Amino acid sequence: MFERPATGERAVLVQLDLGQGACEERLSELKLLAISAGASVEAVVSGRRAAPDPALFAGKGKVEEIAEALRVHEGDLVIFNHALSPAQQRNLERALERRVVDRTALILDIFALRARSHEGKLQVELAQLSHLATRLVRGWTHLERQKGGIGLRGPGETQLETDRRLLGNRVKLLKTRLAQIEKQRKTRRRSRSRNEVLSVSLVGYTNAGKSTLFNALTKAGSYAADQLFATLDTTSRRLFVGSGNVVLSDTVGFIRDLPHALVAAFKATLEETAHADLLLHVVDSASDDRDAQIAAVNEVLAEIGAADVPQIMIWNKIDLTHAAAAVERDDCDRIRRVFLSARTGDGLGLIRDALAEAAQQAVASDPGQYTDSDNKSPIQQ
Ligand SMILES: Nc1nc2c(ncn2[C@@H]2O[C@H](COP(=O)(O)OP(=O)(O)OP(=O)(O)O)[C@@H](O)[C@H]2O)c(=O)[nH]1
Ligand SMILES: [Mg+2]
Repeated sequence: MFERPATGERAVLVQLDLGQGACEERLSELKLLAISAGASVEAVVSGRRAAPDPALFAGKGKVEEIAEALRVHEGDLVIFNHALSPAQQRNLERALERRVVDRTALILDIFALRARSHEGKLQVELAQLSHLATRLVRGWTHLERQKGGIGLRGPGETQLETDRRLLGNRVKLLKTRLAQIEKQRKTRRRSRSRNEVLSVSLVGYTNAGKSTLFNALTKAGSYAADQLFATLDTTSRRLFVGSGNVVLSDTVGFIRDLPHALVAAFKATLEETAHADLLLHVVDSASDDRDAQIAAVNEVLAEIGAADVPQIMIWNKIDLTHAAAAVERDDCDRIRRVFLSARTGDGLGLIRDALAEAAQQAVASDPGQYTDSDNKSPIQQ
């Protein structure tokens, strides 16, 4: 349904500075996204504009520059680091005579490549169809009008109506299946006893090192890689810390401007995060984009109703910044931040201690809470 760049497709990347700043970081993120989707990055076209052009997003001169880059580098497709309207995408494809992929489609594509579990695949398909639905409605109406000549008029359904109906049916089916899975999950959740178990979710920007930390702590083989969205499906493991007992979950990474269709489709997975007792917010402390990434993660957390779940910041990758492994506490002596390196293992003892302390405090503050098995996160596979 969605075209997926085959490995090695030659891509020309386009990013315009619309006054959001952090250009370099956005550009290196775009490159990593393109590579994660399997494209080979041949050229980058950047520029500056006060506002997007309604018809082509970029200005005429810039579009010519893109065309020239396509010619020189024998590019197959153009990837925009922006959300394009259906009309802009169509106009650009016409002008450039190449496929044009926008940021939303690119992220959806990577998710489609990575989805492994049955639920993950259904969620990605739902997100892609929702994205496509907007393109069907607005994208095809003018074609339909053009098409309506002799022999094309009649009582039958137009192609657009048929496509919309098929799409609607599929979306309905996907939603029903996902709802069934969610119901089974809730039943599993109820049937499991979780006495004195603290549920802890690793959250953070994509590529921050969540899976590496998860593996270091649990010795589980969660897929960690220098790719964006390496992890899509939540994995959980039980972890014994001190006298406490913790269920640690590795989750999908966040990114700025996460497509809404994806947030909606992954709602059930993301809501698991909102159910956690404690979030370990993993940060790539060596990234120049660190502060913007933290803000983007907090934004998504707010969107899924997890803004009030207690957080410990994990300042990861200290091997690159040469900071010392350490624990930082606030005025009430609560742990706010742990400096560590998931890769070298420096500071891992500190996070284990922090988890033990959190498990201890949780039990001490509400001894009855953890015998109620209804409201806690499940252990998923
Ligand atoms: N230098 C250094 N690299 C690290 C550290 N932790 C993780 N990495 C690297 O960072 C990259 C991303 O790591 P992952 O653990 O896959 O990151 P993630 O947050 O799970 O990423 P997604 O699942 O894509 O959201 C990998 O290349 C890791 O080897 C660290 O402490 N130091
Ligand atoms: Mg991961």
